[in-house]
Amino acid sequence: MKLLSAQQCQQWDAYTMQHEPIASIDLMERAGLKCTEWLIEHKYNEMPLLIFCGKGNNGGDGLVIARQMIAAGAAVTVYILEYGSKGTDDFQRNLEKLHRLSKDIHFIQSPAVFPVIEQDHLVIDALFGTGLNRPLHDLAAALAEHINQSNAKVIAIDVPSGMPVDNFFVDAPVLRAHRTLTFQSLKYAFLLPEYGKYTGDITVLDIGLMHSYLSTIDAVAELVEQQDAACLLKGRDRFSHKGNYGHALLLAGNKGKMGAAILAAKACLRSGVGLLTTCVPDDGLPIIQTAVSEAMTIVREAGLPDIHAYSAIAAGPGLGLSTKEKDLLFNLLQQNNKPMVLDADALTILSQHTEKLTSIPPGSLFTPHPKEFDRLFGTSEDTLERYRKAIQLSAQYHFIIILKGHRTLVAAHGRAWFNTTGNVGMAKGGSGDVLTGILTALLAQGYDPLHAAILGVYLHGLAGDIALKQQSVESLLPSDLIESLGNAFNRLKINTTSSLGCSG
Ligand SMILES: NC(=O)C1=CN([C@@H]2O[C@H](COP(=O)(O)OP(=O)(O)OC[C@H]3O[C@@H](n4cnc5c(N)ncnc54)[C@H](OP(=O)(O)O)[C@@H]3O)[C@@H](O)[C@H]2O)[C@@H](O)CC1
Ligand SMILES: [K+]
Repeated sequence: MKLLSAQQCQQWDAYTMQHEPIASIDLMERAGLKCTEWLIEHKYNEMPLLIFCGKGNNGGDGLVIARQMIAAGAAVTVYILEYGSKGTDDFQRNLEKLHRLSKDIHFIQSPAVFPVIEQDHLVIDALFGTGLNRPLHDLAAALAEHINQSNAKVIAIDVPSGMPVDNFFVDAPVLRAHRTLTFQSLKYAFLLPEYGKYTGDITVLDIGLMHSYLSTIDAVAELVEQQDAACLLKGRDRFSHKGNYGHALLLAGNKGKMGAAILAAKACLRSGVGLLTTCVPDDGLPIIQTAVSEAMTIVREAGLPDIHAYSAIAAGPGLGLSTKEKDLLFNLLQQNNKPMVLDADALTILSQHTEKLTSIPPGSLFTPHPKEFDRLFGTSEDTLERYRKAIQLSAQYHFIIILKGHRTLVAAHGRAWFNTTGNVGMAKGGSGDVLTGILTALLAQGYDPLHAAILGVYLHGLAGDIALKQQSVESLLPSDLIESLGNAFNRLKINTTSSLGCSG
């Protein structure tokens, strides 16, 4: 699913009006009705409703909801924020309709007339939606703070007011919702950790915007959903043998960090690789040989092996940061021209030698968490800035950046894909090593690097979600993810089509 800019959200409405065709006022009625149906289904018509409206079309939605909820028997009070602009046509027409039905409509010109909000009220936030183009200030900011200080439940319509759809306003007030009823698709801003706490639970309501619009636009980012990942998964020929599934080389592990090598190696083997060789320090050899019987092992003291024998190489998990490992990594970068996976200590070494970034083979996968990313590419003020930087760098350097987080970002060729699987139980040392193993296996099997990145990140999160069914977010271990990889692969083996256009 494409993530749209604020302008594209508005164009989608306009496209639907033109091509369905449907009048603007009727589309607003339909959007309002979807909200009303949801509210009634959840018995909110049994609570006193305070509906706060701006004078744009988001406010128009609020007026439609007010009228429809009154018809459903709810006790509704409407407050309209006066911030100096004239209402949109659809707002004005809906205000006239509501005036015929209710006298409980109040205009807010100053904080002196802010209503008392009781705990048993339901607040509907229809102040600002996708039209927000500057931070809330003055009266609007004060009203948002007033609502935030109440103990009432708040439901935001389309977007919590104060949150720009595709931007980030530093230190600006945002209305905090317990739930957001958003129209047609998730919004980019909902993926930002800074804004996550303001949306509450999110429900996407289908208001009938035409899907054909999406094929006419170029979105800067996409959400990766199950069908997108499923169509990337390759089948296996029953006459195939281990030689068809690649030979991976994993440079990982060091004294006290052999666990990272074990996790990466096991995840690699559980992700379909034909052969795996681990390259570890001499004293790590018995450890990995005992823990991962399917892997072959060579020792680092013997120097870099003939790398051309391998279909994919990964370096980093528990590797160590000494001169020996640095020289090994630089030697590898000098010789290797195939896409590779660079993680953990390999990224830390590179952050101290950024001149080496230009010698990374195109299509290589970088898997930093935000701190590693900042060490490599400089600090960012906020997550949106970091995302933008990752997207821009992926075009500049021709490698793929997998920026790990709640919604892991895959940035490649100046474009972005956000993952939708995974859970907070995966925030534990070792999860990243598992991801490196999965990615390495996919590269070794000949997956296109971007497909390997998107599919690998999705599978990693899906394995975490499956494993969570037997665990809690506290108890989940990275090794549980490895055990669940089989079920994750099986979950994807369904026939489907995808907006990523990668079917087949
Ligand atoms: N038919 C349709 O199109 C449909 C639309 N739908 C609904 O419409 C919503 C978008 O509506 P919208 O474009 O009218 O903008 P909205 O978010 O109501 O803001 C109003 C105006 O406020 C202003 N403003 C901005 N920031 C400000 C600030 N900080 N403080 C003060 N003022 C500020 C700015 O105007 P400006 O002052 O810049 O001239 C802006 O234009 C969308 O989220 C969905 O709910 C659905 O019903 C489906 C059908
Ligand atoms: K809103």
